[in-house]
Amino acid sequence: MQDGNGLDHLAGERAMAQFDLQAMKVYLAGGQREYEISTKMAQLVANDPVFSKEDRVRLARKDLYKNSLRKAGHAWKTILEKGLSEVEGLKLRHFVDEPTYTDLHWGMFIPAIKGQGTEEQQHKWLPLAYKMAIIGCYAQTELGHGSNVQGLETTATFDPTTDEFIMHSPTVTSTKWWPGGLGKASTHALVYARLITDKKDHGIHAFIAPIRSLEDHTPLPNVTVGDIGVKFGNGGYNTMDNGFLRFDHVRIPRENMLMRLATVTKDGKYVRSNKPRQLGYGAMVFVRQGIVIDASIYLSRAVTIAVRYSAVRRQFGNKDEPGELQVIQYRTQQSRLFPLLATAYAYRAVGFWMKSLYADVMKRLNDNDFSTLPEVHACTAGLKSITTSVTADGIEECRKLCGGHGFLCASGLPELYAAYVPACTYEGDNTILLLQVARFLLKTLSQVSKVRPVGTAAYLGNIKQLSTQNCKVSQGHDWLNTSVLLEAFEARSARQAAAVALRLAKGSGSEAEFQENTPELVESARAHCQLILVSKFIEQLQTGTPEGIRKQLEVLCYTYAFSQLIDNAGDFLATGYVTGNQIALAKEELKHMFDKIRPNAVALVDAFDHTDDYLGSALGRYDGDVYTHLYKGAFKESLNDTVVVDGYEEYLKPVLTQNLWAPHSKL
Ligand SMILES: CCCCCCCCCC/C=C\CCCC(=O)SCCNC(=O)CCNC(=O)[C@H](O)C(C)(C)COP(=O)(O)OP(=O)(O)OC[C@H]1O[C@@H](n2cnc3c(N)ncnc32)[C@H](O)[C@@H]1OP(=O)(O)O
Ligand SMILES: Cc1cc2nc3c(=O)[nH]c(=O)nc-3n(C[C@H](O)[C@H](O)[C@H](O)COP(=O)(O)OP(=O)(O)OC[C@H]3O[C@@H](n4cnc5c(N)ncnc54)[C@H](O)[C@@H]3O)c2cc1C
Repeated sequence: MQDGNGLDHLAGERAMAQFDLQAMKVYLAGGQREYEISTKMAQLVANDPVFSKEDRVRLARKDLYKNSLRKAGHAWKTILEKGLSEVEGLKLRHFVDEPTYTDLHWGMFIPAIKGQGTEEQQHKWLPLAYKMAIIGCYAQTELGHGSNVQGLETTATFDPTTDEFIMHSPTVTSTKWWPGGLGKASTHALVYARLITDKKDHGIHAFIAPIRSLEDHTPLPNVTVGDIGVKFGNGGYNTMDNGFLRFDHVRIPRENMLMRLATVTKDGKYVRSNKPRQLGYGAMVFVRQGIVIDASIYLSRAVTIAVRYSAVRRQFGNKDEPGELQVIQYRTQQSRLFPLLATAYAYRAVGFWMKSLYADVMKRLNDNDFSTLPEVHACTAGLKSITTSVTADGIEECRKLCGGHGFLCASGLPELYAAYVPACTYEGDNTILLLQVARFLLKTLSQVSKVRPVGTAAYLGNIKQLSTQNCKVSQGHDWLNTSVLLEAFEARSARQAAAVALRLAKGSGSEAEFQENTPELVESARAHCQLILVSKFIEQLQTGTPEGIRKQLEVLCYTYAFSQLIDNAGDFLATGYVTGNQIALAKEELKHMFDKIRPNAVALVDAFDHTDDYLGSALGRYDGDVYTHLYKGAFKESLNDTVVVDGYEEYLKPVLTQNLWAPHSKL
């Protein structure tokens, strides 16, 4: 989408492209229909002044939040007035590009009711939620516990005499703390609390608790609720009202406990269904799978800015070429930037696969087939962890790749980072999630002689072969073979998992020993996830990629795989599967890939199809007219509202005019 002012400083770059740009745009959007919806919704948002992002980083919190409420309300009105479909509505909110209460309402409150509510409960609550007659949030985390869900302290005690639950926050640490949308917007909270019947604690269950009046939005009696305070960065995640919540013996009807997985009868009997209790974590799995595509989108925004700017920016020169060199010509710039470009493509491909994995497990769950749940949990947890960590670091790297100007909010990168970095923590701390993957790997290995592993763990079935055979690469081009690459990632992951499993098996089985080995367990989980990412990127390429883009995708796929191999060379070498020389050969191949990316780099980021409005970056503008817009932008700075700064009379003038003798001055 070209929406610049007609001048195209990057036209020369675009003329070099060697692939079908339009086909790539459609591929990245996930298909022709998705592409058309995306284009339409992006333009709708860009052309509506209510959605303007201008000045967001300069607004005080109260104004920022009010403006965010205004945008969310306007988005909902637009969806209704234009009769947009659910997919179109989702896209529209995506392009509004501001974390807000509706993310949690649609992304967690509704999915949790769908996953954990009985049909009757769904009929009661979903119509209200769909028309936004109620606004819901997901209130799980407390001041004292986030990762350890079993450690939550809020109680829901059943009172058979009134057929009600009494919701209570017994300690300071039991205060719900962090839920998005809770602070100021929500009328209802999906509260995770310990279910107690007849003095017996049945563990954590989900309850729908009304928290604010539907008449005047005031907190209901005995409910204490508010916003937890300003968060990291300007703008960023501060548009969200992450909240606190305390109950003082608040009564809710028995039917407000979500009862698909367990019921409490009128006379107070607790009855568990035969479904696994982990289905209670379903809303988290849903969001974790979606986070992979989201990571690709965030990373692609940072990479678009850094690639376009690197093609515009010139520094130094050399005696072989006239003028100064574009910084994108420097190998060091390429070696930091192009792997991130390839990563954004990899995450897109893997994100598409995650969607199909999720759809498959949902279908199975409906048929009461829970067999793939552990693998899906490991996959969603692990890929959420890796992709968010890499993306957060990648955005920061792109900021550095833009030199000094990257540090200006006008680059769009500081705000992008501030909005994204909490993804490493929310929906599961990234280390905690990798430890879940490690537990899955240990369990799979312990059963490998009896149960053949399937899906993403299938390679562990070949553990013997993978542990004995070594890499056969003897020349650089031997690496240009996806089977060779896959085997390297499989062998490294299998060997790392087997090594730590063996060490644990030789020990006493104590918790202390397990703790001692957690760094290695996390490394082995990371290796497993990197294998999934590489293998699924390859698999996606091999299934019906259009001719006009296949070659470029192959180059990106090799770039991604080689950079992963080289960045983790220590692990590959330590397992003994590859030699130092083989790593050196991969490094040379990676440089060849950079040469292939270079003429296509700008077109490859154009293919993400981010509008200037969505990017919000003077450095990443489509037309490359960076300097004019940086300069113009400075005049919007509030300090420049007056030529002589406010404060001059009180604070600057006295300094300049007192003419006091400075005793320490040597002048
Ligand atoms: C299109 C989609 C949109 C997406 C777009 C993104 C936009 C998102 C916008 C929203 C933005 C922010 C939202 C943020 C919301 C939140 O943060 S909500 C709170 C999230 N909190 C967490 O993630 C807490 C992390 N902790 C846990 O998940 C668990 O407590 C933990 C797994 C660490 C441990 O659980 P325990 O119950 O204590 O379990 P264990 O005893 O360790 O394990 C028991 C077995 O259960 C298996 N397990 C665990 N989790 C799951 C699961 N989710 N599914 C299936 N199975 C699970 C575990 O592996 C054990 O199995 P085993 O017995 O070993 O076989
Ligand atoms: C922006 C944002 C939005 C959020 N939105 C919501 C929401 O809508 N609803 C909601 O319920 N929650 C929400 N949360 C809370 C979030 O889900 C939790 O903060 C997250 O799950 C991490 O838990 P914690 O804060 O308890 O971290 P902790 O577990 O206290 O982590 C602190 C450190 O300890 C380490 N650690 C902890 N346990 C172990 C262990 N066993 N082994 C090794 N290391 C360990 C962690 O790796 C981490 O380094 C949000 C959080 C943020 C930042």
